[in-house]
Amino acid sequence: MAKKQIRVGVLALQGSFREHLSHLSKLFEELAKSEDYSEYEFKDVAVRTAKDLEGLSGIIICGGESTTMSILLQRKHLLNPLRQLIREDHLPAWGTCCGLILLSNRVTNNTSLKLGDLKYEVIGGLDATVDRNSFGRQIDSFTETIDLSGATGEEIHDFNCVFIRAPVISGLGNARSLAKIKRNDTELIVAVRNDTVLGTSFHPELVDGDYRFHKWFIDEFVLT
Ligand SMILES: NC(=O)CC[C@H](N)C(=O)O
Repeated sequence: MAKKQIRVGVLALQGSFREHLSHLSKLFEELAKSEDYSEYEFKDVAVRTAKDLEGLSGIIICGGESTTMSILLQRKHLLNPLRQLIREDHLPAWGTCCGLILLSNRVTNNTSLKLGDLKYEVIGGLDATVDRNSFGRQIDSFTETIDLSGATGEEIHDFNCVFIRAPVISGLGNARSLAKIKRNDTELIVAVRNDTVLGTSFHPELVDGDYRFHKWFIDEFVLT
C-alpha cells in the first residue's frame, strides 16, 4: 500500500532553520525504523518560496530576528500565503522564539521600528500577546531545565530550554499556556498552544541530539 506522504516545512529565510531541518531529518530517520509509523513517509522541506508550501502537512517558523523575518516574508510574498494556510486552512504550525512572535496575534515592544515603506507585520494564528525581548539583551540569554511532561503528556521531565533574547507570552486569548518559568517570584508563560498552532519562547532545535519536542509536535499537531 502507498505510504501517506508527510511533508513538514521549515521557513528558511533567516535564523535557526538549518537546526530545525537537521532535527527533523534525524527524527524522521528514527521514525522510519518504527513499526508505529510504517504507514507514513516523512520529508523535511526548506521553505523559501510560496511554491515550497504546496502539499505541506505542517510548518515550523524558526528562531531568528522577527523584524528581519517580517521584512523577508513580505519581500518574498510569503506573508499572505502563510496567513491563509495557518489562520484560515489551519495548517499545523510551530514557532520557536522569533517564530512564536510571528505566530502571535498581538506583539508588544515592536513599536519604534522604522522599516522604510514596510510595516512590522506578523503571520498570526495564536490568540495570544507576546512581549519581545522580555528578558533583556542578548547577554541575558540563559538555559533552564523545565519539566514538559505535563504539557506534552510525554516523558519529557527534564528538557533543556534555551532562551536567547526571548519573548514572553504576556496575555492569553483563546490560546492556552503549556509551560511557565519563575523569575523574581513571577511566573512567566514560555509555551502556548491552540488546536493547530504551537509557540515556544525557547529553542528545542538548539538542543543537540534531543528530538523529543519535535516528535511531540509531529504526533500531536501534524499527524492528528
Ligand atoms: N532567539 C530569537 O528568536 C530572538 C527573537 C528576537 N529577539 C526578536 O524579537 O525577533
